[in-house]
Amino acid sequence: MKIAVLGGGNGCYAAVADLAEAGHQVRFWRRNYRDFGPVAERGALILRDSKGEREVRPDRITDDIGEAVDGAALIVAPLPAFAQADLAERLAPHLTDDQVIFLPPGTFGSYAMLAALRAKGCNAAIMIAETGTLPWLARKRDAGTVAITTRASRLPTGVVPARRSEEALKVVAEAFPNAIEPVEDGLSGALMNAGPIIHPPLILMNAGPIEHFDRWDIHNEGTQLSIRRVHGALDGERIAIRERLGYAPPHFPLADHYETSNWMYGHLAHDRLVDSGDWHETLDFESHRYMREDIAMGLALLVSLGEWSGTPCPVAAGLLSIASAVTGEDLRANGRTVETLGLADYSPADLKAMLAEGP
Ligand SMILES: NC(=O)C1=CN([C@@H]2O[C@H](COP(=O)(O)OP(=O)(O)OC[C@H]3O[C@@H](n4cnc5c(N)ncnc54)[C@H](OP(=O)(O)O)[C@@H]3O)[C@@H](O)[C@H]2O)C=CC1
Ligand SMILES: CC(C)(CO)C(=O)C(=O)O
Repeated sequence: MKIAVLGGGNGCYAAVADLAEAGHQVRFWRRNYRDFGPVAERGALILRDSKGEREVRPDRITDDIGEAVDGAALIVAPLPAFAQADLAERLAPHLTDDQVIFLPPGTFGSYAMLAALRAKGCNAAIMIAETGTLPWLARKRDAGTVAITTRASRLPTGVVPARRSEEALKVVAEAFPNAIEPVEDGLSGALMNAGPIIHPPLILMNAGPIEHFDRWDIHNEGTQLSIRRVHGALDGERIAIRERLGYAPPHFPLADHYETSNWMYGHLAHDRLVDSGDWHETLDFESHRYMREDIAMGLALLVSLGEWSGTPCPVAAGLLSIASAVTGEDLRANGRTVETLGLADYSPADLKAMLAEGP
């Protein structure tokens, strides 16, 4: 299948590596050609995983997004949600009917990007799917190498427009065989996103050690019983919103990520992540995606959905207020919310009807 992979982050490198190795024709796009560095020099990137190290070659490497998506059945954009507005603007002139965009994860980008594309004059009959996490636990080791710790075995995925779910998920499943689990629509897919549940307690409750020590692993020494209890309470609020909106189980409780092999990654992925040592990274509270994506967009969305649907979310609201104090910004007012997305006047039933057809 012809696949475009957009972006230059950890997930994008992992996507290029796995999808090219699986035999797909992969075009790899980044904003700046020079950032490909050694990948452009070799025409390949280096993949490290449990099978060892090898070179993988995409079909084409380009900074021309039109060339990347031309004729692609699937466009994979494993980027932080704050990239979606830019991406919609760049993609608007190039998309054609029946192309599928996959956002792993999406933070309700399935709706937000489609609305942004329409606002930019793109009327192509495209479909946008979003899922609950990145299909890889992955980190770039350098500009030419990606390490994949593990791969997702279960990807709950929703589509906007939801009436075309079957068609869109057939395309996505060709790239991710045996992993895609259909959910009702793009909002149900967004409410599977683990980032806004796992990261706010981990970074806000570890703020002191993160800023004090040179090295602090939020997933190891930073994951203690009290923090896990806050995860549990916050995740309970996410699930309560799903139930209030009538979305069906399984809800993929985050506790399963820590305790079972049956969560999105399976195979006791949390232990593997800690063992890999790849997650010891510098965390800047202003700019890191845990703040800019998972809190300013994902947690803000959750709080606003709670208020809009009449579902109490005191833990989510409390964490969002603390994050606002840390950054000095009103993230409830300015984040990605029901209000800033222009959806506040919809009833839940009207919103679902709109998501079935698409904006
Ligand atoms: N990595 C992981 O293991 C996991 C990640 N996730 C989620 O997966 C997604 C991807 O994560 P990850 O790859 O680690 O993220 P990264 O922080 O590695 O992504 C950063 C990349 O995003 C690109 N980017 C940023 N802004 C823009 C923009 N405006 N337009 C185009 N590209 C942009 C940049 O590409 P360039 O350098 O080319 O400019 C940059 O390299 C996120 O939603 C994350 O929350 C979820 C679970 C696990
Ligand atoms: C794997 C996980 C959940 C841990 O932080 C993640 O989202 C990330 O690496 O960004």
